[in-house]
Amino acid sequence: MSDFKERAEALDTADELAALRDLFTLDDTVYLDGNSLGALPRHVPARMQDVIARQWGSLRIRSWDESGWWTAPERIGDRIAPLVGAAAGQIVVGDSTSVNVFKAVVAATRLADDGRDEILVDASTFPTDGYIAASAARMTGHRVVPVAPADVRAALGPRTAAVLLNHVDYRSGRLHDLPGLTAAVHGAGALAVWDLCHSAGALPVGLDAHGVDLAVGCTYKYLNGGPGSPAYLYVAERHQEAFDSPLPGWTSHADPFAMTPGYTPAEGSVRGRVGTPDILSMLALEASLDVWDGVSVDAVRAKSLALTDFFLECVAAYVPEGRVTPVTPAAHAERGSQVSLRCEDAEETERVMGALVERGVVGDLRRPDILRFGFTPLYVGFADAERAARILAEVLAV
Ligand SMILES: Cc1ncc(COP(=O)(O)O)c(C=O)c1O
Ligand SMILES: Nc1c(O)cccc1C(=O)C[C@H](N)C(=O)O
Repeated sequence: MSDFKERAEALDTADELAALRDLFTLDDTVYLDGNSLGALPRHVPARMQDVIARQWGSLRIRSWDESGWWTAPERIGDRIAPLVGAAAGQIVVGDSTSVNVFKAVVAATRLADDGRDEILVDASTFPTDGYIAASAARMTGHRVVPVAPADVRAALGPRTAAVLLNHVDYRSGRLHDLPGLTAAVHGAGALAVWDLCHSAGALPVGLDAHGVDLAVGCTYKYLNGGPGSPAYLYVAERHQEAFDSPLPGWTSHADPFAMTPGYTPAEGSVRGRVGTPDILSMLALEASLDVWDGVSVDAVRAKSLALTDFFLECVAAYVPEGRVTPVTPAAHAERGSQVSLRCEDAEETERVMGALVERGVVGDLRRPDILRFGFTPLYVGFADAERAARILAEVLAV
C-alpha cells in the first residue's frame, strides 16, 4: 500500500466525524460536488412520505397549523442559526438566494444614511449576486462599484451605502476575511451584506460575533437541503425594526389573515418573508438538518482543512508537475472547503472532469479551466481524497 493510502486509512480511523457518512445515501462514488448539491440524508424520504401522505394527504388545510407549516420559515431559520453563529430570531427561510440578495441589498440601502449612493459588489461574485445588485441599484438610484475583495478597504468611503461580498468564492474556493471586512465596512459607516452559500455548513461564520448586518445563503450545498431547497435571510436584530423589505408580501404582514389593503410589517425575522412558503422543499430541508444534531461546526472545519490539505498533498505527489495548478490558497485562513485546480485549457478541463466522473470521482468544472472539488466533511473521508487525487493523476497521464 502506498504511503498516502496508509495515511488515509489512519486518518479515517481517527476521524471523529466518520460515522456521519452512514447518515447519507451514498454509493462508492467519491462525491466531491457537495459544494453544488449536497447528498441526501437517508431519513429524508420517509419523512417526506409522512409530509406528503399524512400532512398533505390526510390533514390537508389543517396542516398549516397542526403540522406547523405556517411557522416553518422561522422555525427552520432557528435551526440554521447556530450553524452560522446567529442567535435565534434573526433568520427566516424562504425564496431563492437570488431573491434574498435582492431583499438584503435594497434593505441595506434603505438602512444606510441618506446621501450614500454607492453599493460595492465583489467583482468576482457568483453572477446572480452581481445581476441582482445591478438591478437593485437601478431601482434605488445607487451606483454599483465592482471591487475585488482585496480592494474593498481602499474603495470604501463616505458614498458607500452597502457592500455585498461572498464569504467563500465559488470559483477559487478562497475564504474572505468576514470579521475584518465587516469591521472596515462599519468603519466607513456602511452596511455589510454577506453571501454564505459556500461557507454555511462548512466552517464557522460568526454572524453575530462579527456584527454582520445582513446575510443570505442557500441550503442545498453543505446544508444538504435538496435540489432547489429554500434559501435564508439573516437580518441582525438591531436592524429588524427598521428593516424595510422591498418585497412586502402578505406573509410578512403583522396580521396576514386580516387581509387589509394597507401593509403593516410583522416584527422580527418574519418581516423577511414574502409569499406562501414552499412547504415540501422546506420540510425536506428541515428533516435534512437533523444530521447536524450534536455536530460541532469547529470539528467540521478542522476536518475540512485536514481533508483539503491532504488532497493537495496527494495531488502534488501524484500529478506530474505543471499539469494542474491549485488556485485555492494554501493558507488555512484563506481557504473554504473546496479545492480548485487550474487545468491546461478549456478543452482539457472538460475532458478531465468528464473522465473523472466516468471513473467515479464526481467534481465539477467552472469554465474555462477550473476543476472544482468540494469536500463535505460530514460524508467525505481521507480515502476519498486519496482516490480522487490518484484517479486525477491517471486521467491526466492519458
Ligand atoms: C455564491 C452564490 N450565490 C448564489 C447562488 C445561487 O443562487 P440561487 O439559489 O438563487 O440559484 C450560488 C449558486 O448557485 C452561489 O454559489
Ligand atoms: N444551484 C445550482 C443548480 O440549480 C444547478 C447547478 C449548479 C448549481 C449551483 O449551485 C452552482 C454553484 N452555486 C456554484 O458554486 O457554481
